[in-house]
Amino acid sequence: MKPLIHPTEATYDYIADAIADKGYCVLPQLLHANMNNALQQRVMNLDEDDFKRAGIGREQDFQLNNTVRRDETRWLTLDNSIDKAYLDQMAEFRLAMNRRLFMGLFDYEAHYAHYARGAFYKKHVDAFKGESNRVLTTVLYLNPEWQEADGGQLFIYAADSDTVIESVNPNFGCFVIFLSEQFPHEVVKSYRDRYSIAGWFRLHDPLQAPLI
Ligand SMILES: O=C(O)CCC(=O)C(=O)O
Ligand SMILES: [Fe+2]
Repeated sequence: MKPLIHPTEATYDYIADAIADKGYCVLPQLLHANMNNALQQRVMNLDEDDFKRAGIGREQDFQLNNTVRRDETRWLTLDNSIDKAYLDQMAEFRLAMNRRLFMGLFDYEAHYAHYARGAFYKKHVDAFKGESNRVLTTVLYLNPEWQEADGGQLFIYAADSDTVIESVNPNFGCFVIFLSEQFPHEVVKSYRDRYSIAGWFRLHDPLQAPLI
């Protein structure tokens, strides 16, 4: 089946079925073109200073490690109207998945990522069983006219193996979703500036301070 232009109920059905069946889904397009364009303008207009070199591990454990990843990131926040439009869209997505899959997804965090020429992110998982509340990873790509030779593909590996089951070009508007604990993945070296939004749906963390 070839879905979609903008997430309809049928689109959410298709995604939920794919997640239930195989644990991931690659969609050539998900959002309305206007939204993709606005997000692309926004990420291109961010200053180099707005981005931070991404680290490994969470929060305080922010050791930079050139051998593992070379991307730069910036969190989306509700006080920017374009960020908010995307976060609102993902809030709808979250509820749509909860209704279909009973996943109990509680919230969503997302950052813009810039991979400069030569940047990569070696094979990793986004969440370790029992150690993180990240359950579902999303990536939206914002690169018009990407060519195979530009590199920067996302490789998704079969769980616990070196077999690449999916190679995704970071084409404009393409959206990828996968179970965070299950799929090791990698961004191969990019030969062009590469822009995306990576995000994570999370379970409620009872150790986190309550929102008052
Ligand atoms: O940009 C991508 O294709 C994946 C990024 C990623 O794996 C991450 O940020 O954890
Ligand atoms: Fe990742």
